Amino acid sequence: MSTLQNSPKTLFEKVWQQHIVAEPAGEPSIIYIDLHLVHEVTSPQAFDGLRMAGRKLRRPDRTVATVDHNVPTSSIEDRLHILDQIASKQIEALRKNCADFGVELFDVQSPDQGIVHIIGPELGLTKPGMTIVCGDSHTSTHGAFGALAFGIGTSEVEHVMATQTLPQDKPKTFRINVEGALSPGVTAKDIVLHIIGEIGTAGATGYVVEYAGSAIRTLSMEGRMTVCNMSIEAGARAGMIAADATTFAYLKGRRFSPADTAWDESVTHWSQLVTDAGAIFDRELTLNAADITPTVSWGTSPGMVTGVKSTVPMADPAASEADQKAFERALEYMGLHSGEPIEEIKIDRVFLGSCTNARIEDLRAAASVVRGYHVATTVRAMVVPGSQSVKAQAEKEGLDKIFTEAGFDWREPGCSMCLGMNPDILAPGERCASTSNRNFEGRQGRGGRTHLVSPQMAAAAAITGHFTDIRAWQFKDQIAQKEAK
Ligand SMILES: CC(C)[C@H](C(=O)O)[C@@H](O)C(=O)O
Ligand code: SF4
Repeated sequence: MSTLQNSPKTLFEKVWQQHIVAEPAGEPSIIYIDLHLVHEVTSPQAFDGLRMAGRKLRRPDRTVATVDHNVPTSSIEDRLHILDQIASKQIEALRKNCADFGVELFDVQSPDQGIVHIIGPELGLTKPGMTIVCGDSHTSTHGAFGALAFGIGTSEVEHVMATQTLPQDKPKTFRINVEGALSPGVTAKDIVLHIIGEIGTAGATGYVVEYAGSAIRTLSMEGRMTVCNMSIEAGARAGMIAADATTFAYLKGRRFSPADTAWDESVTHWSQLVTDAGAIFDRELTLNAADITPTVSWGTSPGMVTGVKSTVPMADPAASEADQKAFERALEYMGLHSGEPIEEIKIDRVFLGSCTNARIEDLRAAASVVRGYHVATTVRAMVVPGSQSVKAQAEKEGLDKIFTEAGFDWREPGCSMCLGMNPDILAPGERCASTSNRNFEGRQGRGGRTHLVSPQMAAAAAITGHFTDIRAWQFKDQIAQKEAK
């Protein structure tokens, strides 16, 4: 027993062990849940279930709700009078449920409203070492803080509401090391798109992924959240990054962060939540940061990606018949053909938003590309800040002006065009450079064509009207000067 206790452990194992309530033989472990995040789409039946069973919500103080998926982003007026019947019903239900069960709700008029995975971290609700769940697959975002965070289904939402626990089979562990320095213009989004391109959309199924290595350590919290956010697109149960000085600096002083002596105690505890030297993972992979270039998805799954300087790929004759069919189908749906240079693909729309890339740093990066330019006449572009707080900060910095002067639409926070659940959708056949995380058929509206890119790449595409290598864009003034001589 003592050798087992002293043996080196992974970050995941430490957090898992600290949350085991019970380990019934032959059954999933019962895990304690520290924080339950709630949004309007996956909570109504769960609250109804509690009501029908005559049960209370066990820990309203560990439950927080917001509205994000369904809310229009056009104007405050539109958000207060939602025309869509389903959206309006779900939001009304959430209001009533939160009032009845004593849950704090960040509603459309709250200065803290926003996409659930953006507001958790920015309020300091998300903390290292926690277990965090939400009826939403991109809950993996919170793993950027060294938390064990994963999406759950509606029946599990009800279970957590009633008991503050969850039965869970212990996942396997997978460490992905990204080593070396990223080239200028290459971002966290490119890292994660590249990883999914390498391992495939089922490459991490059954695993909790820990991202490590020098390229990950140098990422900001925003960048780490982008990486962890898309873990689910590789099939992972969760993504995690050990907390460090960057994490502590981000959390210090946030509304729900510990203060005073509790802060110091927390940092001492959090600092221990790292993978011990010699700990063994079920799987390990090391990638070289220098191999990653600005990445663009060309198909209908987040694994169908390539570098911006590349071309739409050829069918792989060695692939299975099913894979070849899926490949052909993706090309047909996307209206592309093999060999087409990525930089020649023209776009109609640009969406800068979502829980992947709508944090302040994303908006700053995009604004720095856009400043002084105008959106191409053939393109409609929009910026949807991830939260009210991101929006307010961006406005304080004048980023909204940079975007609107360039011809972008500046919107109210929400999931928006990340998914077709609100009025922000593509028309059939429209092609969009999007900073979101999913490019499935119809994801942004029926017949819509989604290309996943970083905020910088989306911004450059908005200006030129086609995918453009951001690495060249960064030096555009120098190139122009040389040409003028
Ligand atoms: C609506 C919700 C259940 C869904 C999810 O779980 O991820 C959504 O957020 C998405 O991104 O597709
Ligand atoms: S922004 Fe998109 S991915 Fe994120 S929670 Fe909303 S719909 Fe899901």
